[in-house]
Amino acid sequence: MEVMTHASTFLLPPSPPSGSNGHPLTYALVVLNQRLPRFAPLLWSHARLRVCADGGANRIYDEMPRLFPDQDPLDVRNRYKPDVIKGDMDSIRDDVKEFYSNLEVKIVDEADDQDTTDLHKCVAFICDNRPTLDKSNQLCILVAGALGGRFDHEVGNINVLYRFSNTRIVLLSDDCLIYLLPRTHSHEIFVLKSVEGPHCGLIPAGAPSASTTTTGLKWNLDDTAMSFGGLISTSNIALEEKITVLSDSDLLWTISIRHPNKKI
Ligand SMILES: Nc1ncnc2c1ncn2[C@@H]1O[C@H](COP(=O)(O)OP(=O)(O)OP(=O)(O)O)[C@@H](O)[C@H]1O
Ligand SMILES: Cc1ncc(C[n+]2csc(CCO)c2C)c(N)n1
Repeated sequence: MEVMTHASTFLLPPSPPSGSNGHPLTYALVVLNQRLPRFAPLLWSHARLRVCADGGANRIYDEMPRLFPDQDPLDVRNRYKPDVIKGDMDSIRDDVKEFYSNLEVKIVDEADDQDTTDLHKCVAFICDNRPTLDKSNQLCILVAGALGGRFDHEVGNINVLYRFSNTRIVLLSDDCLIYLLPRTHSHEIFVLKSVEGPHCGLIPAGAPSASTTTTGLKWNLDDTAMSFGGLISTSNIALEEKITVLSDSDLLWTISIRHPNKKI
C-alpha cells in the first residue's frame, strides 16, 4: 500500500524552494464567512489561488485591515485581493461586491444551485482549474474559518472532505485543523511541534473502522475497532514527531494549533 505523507508546512513562513522537498504542494486558499484565523495572512502568502466563498469576501474586506492596524485599510484591501468570489451570493454585501468588481475580481454567482454549499462550489471550482495551477505539484486546498460557529455548517464543511476524498483539503480554525486520511493509503503525519499539537484525535466519521493501528501517540490503537457509540480517539497526545496511521476506514485526523501565548 502506498504511503501518503502529511505536514502542516503552511503554518510556517514560506521558504524558498530547496530542491530537497520530495513532493511539494501547490496551495489554494478558500476563505469562508467566519472570523478570519489570526494566521490568515500566512495562509494567503502560501496560496497560488485565493477564493472567497460568498460572505468570505466580507471577512477579507472587513478583517484583513484589522490585522494590520498601522496600515491604510485601502492599501491592505488592494494587497489582499481574492482571485475569485464564488457562491450563491446571499451573504456578500453590495459595497464589498462593488469594491471587488471594480478591482476586476472574478465573481461567480451560482444562486441556481441550492443543493451544494458555498464551500463545495469553491472546491469544485479549484479542482476544475487544477490544470492552470502548477502541474508537477500536488494540489492542497486550505480552508480558513471552517470550524466553530454553526454546527450544520461545520458538518457540511467536514462532508466536503468526503465528497472530494481524492483531493487534499485542510479545514482550519484558530484552534485546530482537520483533514481526511483515506483508507486507500497508509499515512505518515509529521508533527511540526513549534506550531501544532500535542492534542489530537482520530475520528471514524463516515463509517466505523474494524481495524486501526497507530504509532507515535500516547494512546495508540493496535488493530482496534472504532465507531460512534463505541471508541473514538479524542484528547489523544502526539508524542513522536512522526505519527503513523493504518486503517480499513477513512478517518478524520485533527490536531490542535498552538497559540503563541498559551502554555499548551
Ligand atoms: N457559522 C459558520 N460555521 C462554519 N462555517 C461557516 C459558518 N458560516 C459560514 N460558513 C462557511 O462559509 C461558507 C459561506 O457562508 P455564507 O454565510 O456566505 O453563506 P451561507 O448561505 O450561510 O452558506 P451556504 O450557501 O453554503 O449554505 C459556507 O458554505 C460555509 O462553508
Ligand atoms: C436535503 C436538503 N437539505 C437542505 C438543502 C438546502 N441547502 C443545501 S446546501 C444549500 C446552500 C446553497 O448555497 C442549501 C440552501 C437541500 N437542498 N437539501
